Amino acid sequence: MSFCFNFDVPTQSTNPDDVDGNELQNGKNDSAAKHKEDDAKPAEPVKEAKEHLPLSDPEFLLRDAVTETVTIGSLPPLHFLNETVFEKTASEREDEEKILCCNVEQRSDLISGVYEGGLKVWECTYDLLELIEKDGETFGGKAVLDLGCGAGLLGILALQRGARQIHFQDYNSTVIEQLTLPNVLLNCPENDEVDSEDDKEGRGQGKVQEEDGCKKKGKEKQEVNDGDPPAKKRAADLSQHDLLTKCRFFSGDWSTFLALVKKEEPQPKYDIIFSSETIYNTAYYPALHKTLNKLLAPDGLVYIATKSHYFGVGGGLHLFETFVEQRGIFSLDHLWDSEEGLQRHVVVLRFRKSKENLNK
Ligand SMILES: C[S@@+](CC[C@H](N)C(=O)[O-])C[C@H]1O[C@@H](n2cnc3c(N)ncnc32)[C@H](O)[C@@H]1O
Repeated sequence: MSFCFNFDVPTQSTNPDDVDGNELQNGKNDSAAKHKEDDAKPAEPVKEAKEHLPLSDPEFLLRDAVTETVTIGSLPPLHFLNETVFEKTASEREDEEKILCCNVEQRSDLISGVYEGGLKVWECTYDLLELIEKDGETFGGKAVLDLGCGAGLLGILALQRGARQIHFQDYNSTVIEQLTLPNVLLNCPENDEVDSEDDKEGRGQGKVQEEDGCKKKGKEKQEVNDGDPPAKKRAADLSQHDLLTKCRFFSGDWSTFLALVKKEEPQPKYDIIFSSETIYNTAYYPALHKTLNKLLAPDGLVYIATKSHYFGVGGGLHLFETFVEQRGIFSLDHLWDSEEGLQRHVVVLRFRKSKENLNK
């Protein structure tokens, strides 16, 4: 696969719509003002965005579920569907995009513009979870976006930790409906659940393995459903769950997702945007950057977990950093860099402060 990558430096815009609301509010950032993000048109037709409402048939979605649980340090255990569940039931599931049909070995990790990889949990998600655990990010009262969410573990953690609202976005509608939504359900305790039978039997007890004084993530796999009536009842109850009212689910390309939410009044602004393993394709950087720019709250933070380089696709942290720097809108700081193996990183983006603001 090869992708044309072009750091176009757009010409000065006189149209205020080309400049982010935060810049106008904070005083103009000279470098940022030179960039016309609205002119960054994607090369191919883009997938329309749509919102997905929970949930037509939660009972079915959790049928034959094989779940895994990941527990990292003091974080609450996070449950998610194992990919194999789709092998058993692909033909019965709604999948207009036809991305479920192959088994895990046959399925490509990415088919650009068709399937963007959301059906499995990518390893940088775990890096970011570990960083959140270490740094003690608090979510209380915050608006959170899990951008390119896939299984949605980062958004689910924010939900469990008291975020005010959590929006999940994935390119593929099948991912949202068949994976993200069921995963959110799996992590909603029953409204009246204190110490349920499920938890006593271990469904909610992720392991913390201590090795050489370091906390390591523990993973469990467990069949939770398979025609088990209590689990079906549980799924049906969960569709009404209080926590779900804090969540919204979107599919589609970043550019159309942005257009969709920009129509809302008030337009959402997020205190925290998570994005794990989403900067592998340089052709998507303009839409991604613009989405971050338009949707991040003025003092918000974007956490990006990524590999240094994505072989076969071409993107990676260095190219993204260069792109971000050239735009001049965000500062980018490294929070964590792996020391071994394929290099992985967690970085944070925040709006650059204008000179006027710094002098205040
Ligand atoms: C490799 S997957 C990572 C999934 C998940 N964040 C993880 O770490 O497990 C990349 C995700 O980025 C999103 N994505 C990639 N390109 C996109 C685009 N052009 N528009 C919208 N979403 C995109 C897809 O939703 C996809 O699930």
